[in-house]
Amino acid sequence: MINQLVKKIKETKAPIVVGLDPMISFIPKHILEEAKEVSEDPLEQIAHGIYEYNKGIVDRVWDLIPAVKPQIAMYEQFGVPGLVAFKKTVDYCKKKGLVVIGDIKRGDIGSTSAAYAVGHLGKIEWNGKKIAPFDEDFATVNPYLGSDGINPFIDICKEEKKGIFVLVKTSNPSSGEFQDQLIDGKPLYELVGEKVAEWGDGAMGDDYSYVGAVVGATYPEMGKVLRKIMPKTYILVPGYGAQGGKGKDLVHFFNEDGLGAIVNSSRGIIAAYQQDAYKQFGEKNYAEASRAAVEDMILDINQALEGRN
Ligand SMILES: O=C(O)c1cc(=O)[nH]c(=O)n1[C@@H]1O[C@H](COP(=O)(O)O)[C@@H](O)[C@H]1O
Repeated sequence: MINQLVKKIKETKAPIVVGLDPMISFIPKHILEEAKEVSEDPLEQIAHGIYEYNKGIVDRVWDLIPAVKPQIAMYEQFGVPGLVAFKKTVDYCKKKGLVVIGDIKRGDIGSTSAAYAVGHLGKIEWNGKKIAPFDEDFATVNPYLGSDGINPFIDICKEEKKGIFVLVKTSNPSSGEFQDQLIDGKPLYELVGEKVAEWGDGAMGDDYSYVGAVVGATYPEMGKVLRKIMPKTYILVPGYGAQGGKGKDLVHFFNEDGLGAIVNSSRGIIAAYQQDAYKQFGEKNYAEASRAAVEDMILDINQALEGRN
């Protein structure tokens, strides 16, 4: 799947991911009104609204982008109907030819990690049939439990040709509390980066590894260091837009050939119509506003990459 992701990034010339992190306050009123007709159950209504809202955006941006990243918490909070909307979103995006990064941030003791890996990236066997339960292409993984929490994911990635992005340096304000702690003079995020490179050596695609890393756009200097520590690792870079990251901050996350990183924006794209820059589209045309925001983001990042040469 890493090979497919790289191919799609080259085809679209868009090293970006649209984060599908729906919130009720983002869903236009006309969609929520329609959703009231489908069921008596409030959770079913919300889940229906989420899926229709996502579908509207995906229909207007799929041709511009290589990948999407649905964040499971935004669906899970609405219970089982929410998870159904997550799965329907995954399937719809795959049908549109998009690479799907399941932002699930899992990681546990080995046997439990294996169950997460099977559920999201692998297949179960039942009555002689193999069934892929959630079937994302990539998953985000938390490395706090060490190698035995990660290895079951890597095993499934090799079997299924899928991938993971391991949290290395996260974008949030408190990420330094643990991740920047020095151990024998080295920050923890560098040690995790070294480990990600080592895990990846055993699971290589053509040019990049099945084992990617997450490094926040909000820490560009650390991104520069980590790029060097993990040369064969694709870096997922969240924190663009709503968290303050801009194209010019991100050039060092990329390799010289313009590959090696993929930048996520969620709220900045899917709720573009609520922002001053795109308000003129209006609520009904929310998906057009998202398309304009995607075009602007691609331009911003590509101009920054061209500018560094
Ligand atoms: O793994 C992630 O995607 C992630 C890691 C990180 O360090 N920071 C981070 O913001 N994220 C996710 O990236 C998305 C960012 O959303 P926006 O700030 O709306 O663009 C959310 O889904 C976060 O859960």
